[in-house]
Amino acid sequence: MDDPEKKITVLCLGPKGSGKTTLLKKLQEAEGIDYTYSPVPTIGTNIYDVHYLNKAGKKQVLSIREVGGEMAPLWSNYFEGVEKIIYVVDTSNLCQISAAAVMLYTLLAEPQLKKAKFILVLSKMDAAYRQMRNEALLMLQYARLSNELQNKPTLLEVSPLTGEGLDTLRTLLAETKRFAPAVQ
Ligand SMILES: Nc1nc2c(ncn2[C@@H]2O[C@H](COP(=O)(O)OP(=O)(O)OP(=O)(O)O)[C@@H](O)[C@H]2O)c(=O)[nH]1
Ligand SMILES: [Mg+2]
Repeated sequence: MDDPEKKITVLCLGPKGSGKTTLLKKLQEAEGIDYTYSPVPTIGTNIYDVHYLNKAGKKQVLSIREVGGEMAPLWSNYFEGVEKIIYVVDTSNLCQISAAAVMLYTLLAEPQLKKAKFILVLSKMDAAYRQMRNEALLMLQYARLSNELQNKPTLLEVSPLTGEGLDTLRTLLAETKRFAPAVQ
């Protein structure tokens, strides 16, 4: 459930249908994410609690807020105190990528997010889409972003369906400074 009082420092953003809910559910280790899984578009926001072990081997929980692509005009309402942005782009949807790029540039230029770390996730990296990777990066002008930005996004290729990239994403998220209290 979405609790407005809860301090969430990680946001998951990206265009409609780019795969945010599927990715976060898989990170949450929900059962039943397979090729038959078909989530509904997120209306508003959802919070996902992701568990992991910290360096001392203690169980920690990190809350991540997904704001649906449909809500893009309202994303800025959630920027306060945010330390990390997981920005999800659907590699299989080249038609959507230019729009996704413009939304990403707007976020990167946002003063409230100056100190935020960006993780640029190329989603749906299942075999059929993998060949689009380079075109996707070209359309996102990733090389230019990497050269010109101080807070350049960390690039990550994931597929919730095959599990690719999930451990790396978990590690990147575990580096977040402000954690929710440890759970037993
Ligand atoms: N092949 C494949 N399809 C995926 C993958 N991840 C998500 N999908 C499909 O993409 C569609 C949209 O996924 P969602 O996770 O709902 O996308 P979203 O980014 O949460 O969308 P909004 O909530 O509308 O912003 C669904 O039909 C998913 O099954 C993936 O890794 N591989
Ligand atoms: Mg969603």
